[in-house]
Amino acid sequence: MPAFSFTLTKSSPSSLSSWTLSLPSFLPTTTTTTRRRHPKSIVVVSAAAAMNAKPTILVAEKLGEAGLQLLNNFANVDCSYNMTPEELCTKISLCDALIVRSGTKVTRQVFESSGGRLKVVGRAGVGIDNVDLSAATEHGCLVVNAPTANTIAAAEHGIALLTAMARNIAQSNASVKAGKWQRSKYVGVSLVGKTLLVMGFGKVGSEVARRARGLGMQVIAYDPYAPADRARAIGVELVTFDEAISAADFISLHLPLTPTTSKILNDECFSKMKKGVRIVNVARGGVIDEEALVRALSSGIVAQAALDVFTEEPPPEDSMLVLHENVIVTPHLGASTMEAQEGVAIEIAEAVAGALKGELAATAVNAPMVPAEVLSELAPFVGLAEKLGRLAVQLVAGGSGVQSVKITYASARGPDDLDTRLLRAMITKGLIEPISSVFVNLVNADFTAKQKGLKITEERIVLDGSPGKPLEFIQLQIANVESKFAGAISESAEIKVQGMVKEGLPHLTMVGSFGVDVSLEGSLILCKQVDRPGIIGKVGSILGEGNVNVNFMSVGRTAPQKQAVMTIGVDEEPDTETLQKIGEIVAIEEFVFLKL
Ligand SMILES: NC(=O)c1ccc[n+]([C@@H]2O[C@H](COP(=O)([O-])OP(=O)(O)OC[C@H]3O[C@@H](n4cnc5c(N)ncnc54)[C@H](O)[C@@H]3O)[C@@H](O)[C@H]2O)c1
Ligand SMILES: O=C(O)[C@H](O)COP(=O)(O)O
Repeated sequence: MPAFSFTLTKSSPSSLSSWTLSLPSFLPTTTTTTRRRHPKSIVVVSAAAAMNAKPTILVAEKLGEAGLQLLNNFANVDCSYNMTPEELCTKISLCDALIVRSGTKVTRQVFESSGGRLKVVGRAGVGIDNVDLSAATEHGCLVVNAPTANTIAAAEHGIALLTAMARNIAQSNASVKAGKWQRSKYVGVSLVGKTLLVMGFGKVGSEVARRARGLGMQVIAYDPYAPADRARAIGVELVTFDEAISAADFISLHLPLTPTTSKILNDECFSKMKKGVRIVNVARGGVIDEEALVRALSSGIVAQAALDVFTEEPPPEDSMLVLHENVIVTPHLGASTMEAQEGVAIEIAEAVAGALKGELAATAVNAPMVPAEVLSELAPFVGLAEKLGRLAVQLVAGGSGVQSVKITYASARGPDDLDTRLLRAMITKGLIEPISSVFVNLVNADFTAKQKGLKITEERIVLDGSPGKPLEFIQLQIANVESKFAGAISESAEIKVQGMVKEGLPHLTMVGSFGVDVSLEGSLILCKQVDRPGIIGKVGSILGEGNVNVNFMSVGRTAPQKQAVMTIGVDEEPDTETLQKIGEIVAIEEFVFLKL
């Protein structure tokens, strides 16, 4: 039986949401496959492991001693720091694994140069934006990271920048060393009693919040996906975006860089802030529009900024932002403590060694491998599963926090006859990826869900009839949340969406208690309305005037002349004015725009 795998590749480099399923035949001649009965997966192991030879691991950036020791026990370790891209491409053909931090770009060329030998890339840290994941997947190379070991270091660095900025430590230190004694120039501001906004209340954000509470600050957080009880437990109030940015004296950024968070602090946002706000960024440079920040600093809206990360690293020598006198900077040092680097080194060494031995890696970030027969049967349902997850999470109201998701699979097959791991993984991917920097796949889905406090339960409905096709429909229910679209709430008070595959394409067939029928492509507008003639036409004309191409519409109602949910598939994102006009139609009670 030949080995097959599936790859999830981004169809557009700028969008995390556009993954496509493909069936590559990339297994190189040096690869062997092993089949395990439980779990039913095919795992690619390195040629070296297959021949019982020691693998070679190239460590391209400084790694903690404990991690190196672990690797040395198992492999030939080549520590070559500061290689040029050309040197890396030359060496890589002799290596089974590569370990990097954020300073090495693992490009498509690296994978191409490896000649199929490179089987694992280990990122000793969280962010994997320096690794070309699509190329890794296409070349059958697993990418693993170390997502937890540097959380505290990053939080401590955030607090260090916050306090140093408030008391002008960097500027006054430079001034004294230059022989000056400028006591009145460097009067600072106090932190106690001030409002700190934590944007992104995840691992790092919540540790920053905890520490800021200890400094006597009022802490508010903006993170539509964070559970309110976790915030409450450390005395943090979750607020809306507009409330957040208008109330803050200080802002600390802890968001992943995603299409939604890219340049989230921009001119419009700065204009709504309190004059004299102070900003700390230890997340990713790209979450701030850096040119807009320079303007906000010059106009005095932003009094000071403390930055560890930049859109381009290192930033240009003449960067107006770096040179601004009210800006203090560090060279991406968030994770750089002795302790964090030891922790990260151990975490990544264990992950890389495990992966080279063919074990399923809990922190894998790219494509898993599944048997051909499972894949070919489930392939059409994979897209449905991800899109239902993506749709459901966007229906959750800010501040609710998703904790409990129930998946129901309706099938004529017996429970043992349907492997749902891939579907569950894709639903988890859909639920988590729009709100996080984590890449979810078959390998890391359960681990990621657990880490995020997301409890996913699965239920089977066994239908009468022919077990020819694996599934009739998939239903998702998110419990204990409010929805930004009340029509999505079912009789049992949960957000409910249901879909099925029709003619090979994923379709949405139910929202809340309303039956609908739309193909899950492009983006969707859901409108809840009093069912009366003429509304479809009105909405259609407004979208037409707004240059938005409608590719389908469907109306599901409870009874004629009662309430209905209209589903409109659109090719473009309508502008605010167009959406406002839809909201102004009297019969429309509520509506929501969702990106698939
Ligand atoms: N400077 C450094 O050296 C350093 C070190 C560690 C982490 N980081 C960076 O810090 C960031 C956070 O890391 P983490 O480990 O806490 O990640 P995390 O996934 O635990 O937390 C991210 C949080 O952001 C929230 N979020 C996602 N999209 C959002 C949106 N549009 N609006 C508001 N909130 C949103 C998520 O719900 C999540 O709670 C990442 O960008 C990471 O790469 C930098
Ligand atoms: O994503 C991360 O883990 C941090 O940004 C740290 O990056 P580094 O490993 O290059 O310090």
